[in-house]
Amino acid sequence: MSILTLTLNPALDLTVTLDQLTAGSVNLAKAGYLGAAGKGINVARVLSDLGHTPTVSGFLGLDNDAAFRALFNQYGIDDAFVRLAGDTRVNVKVSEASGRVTDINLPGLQVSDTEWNRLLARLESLAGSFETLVVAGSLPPGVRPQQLEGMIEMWRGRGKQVLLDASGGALRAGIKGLPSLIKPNIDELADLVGRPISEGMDLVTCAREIQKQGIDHVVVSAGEDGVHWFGPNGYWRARVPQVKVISTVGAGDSLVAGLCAGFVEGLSEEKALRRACALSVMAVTQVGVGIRNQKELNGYEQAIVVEQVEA
Ligand SMILES: Nc1ncnc2c1ncn2[C@@H]1O[C@H](COP(=O)(O)OP(=O)(O)OP(=O)(O)O)[C@@H](O)[C@H]1O
Ligand SMILES: O=P(O)(O)OC[C@@]1(O)O[C@H](CO)[C@@H](O)[C@@H]1O
Repeated sequence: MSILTLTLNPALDLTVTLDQLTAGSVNLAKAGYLGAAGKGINVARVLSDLGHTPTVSGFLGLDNDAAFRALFNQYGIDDAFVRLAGDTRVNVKVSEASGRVTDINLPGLQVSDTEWNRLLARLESLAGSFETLVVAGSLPPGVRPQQLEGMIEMWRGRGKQVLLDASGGALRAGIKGLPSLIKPNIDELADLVGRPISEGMDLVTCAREIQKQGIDHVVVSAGEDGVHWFGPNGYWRARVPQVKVISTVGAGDSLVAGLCAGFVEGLSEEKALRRACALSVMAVTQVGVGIRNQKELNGYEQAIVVEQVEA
């Protein structure tokens, strides 16, 4: 059974590398890369590198979809995107030598209720061929958080696994649909519980608070501090090695892809988390996502320390 990733608001990422960004002045970049991206598309790309054949859906602008089509062809990804008139947004990622990244994300194409219904019909026609749905990223203008909630609720009602990686209103509404897994970072978790979070016990309390609302897996990503996974069988903590950071963009998506593949392949939490973390570590050492070198990925896997903190 296949995996479907849903990117309601994809983007062409324009990644610009420079030594140091000075706001308010002319900055000379060292290089620029423009690539088809967006959270669910990044997830699908990593899944494809792991040997899966995902389908991708959501909304894409008809006028600049060539880079997306090329990427889907290259990775053997099935394209089930609904096309909208106009251009998919361009998001700018400024990556400094220190590893700091500044994101400038545009709002995205306006989606009407008619177009939303077209998407629902498209997904309906695919429903029999996927068991797992990854919903990732922001909502474009015109899509209401309650629509996302309703969609997740419907897929859960049909017995599908739903993994949700979103933030703000989309995450708050999305969790009401009771996805199987959410992957907030620490700021997103703090936003969900409505208070700031310090490491340690507070993080555990907050994650458990969300889990009690009916979410089986709450996976909290903590940047260079690794990952905390609260699941029905316990709490796992992964620590990641220090690496030279090129761009952190897509690190969270790579983690989600690894977790999703782990579920579908029936891996233990320990194995799934180790590989998912290795994928995310590899992501920060490059522009974009994916398995650049299998040997290097194996090296990261070995360097990751996973412990079960609670049973
Ligand atoms: N500096 C780093 N060094 C090593 N690993 C990192 C670093 N930053 C992130 N990672 C890995 O990537 C995972 C996801 O990163 P993070 O917690 O920043 O997610 P995120 O906020 O969703 O990221 P993004 O939205 O940029 O994709 C981390 O849990 C960790 O495994
Ligand atoms: O606006 P969203 O959907 O929250 O985030 C979009 C985005 O920042 O997420 C990906 C990295 O995770 C990028 O490829 C893309 O530009």
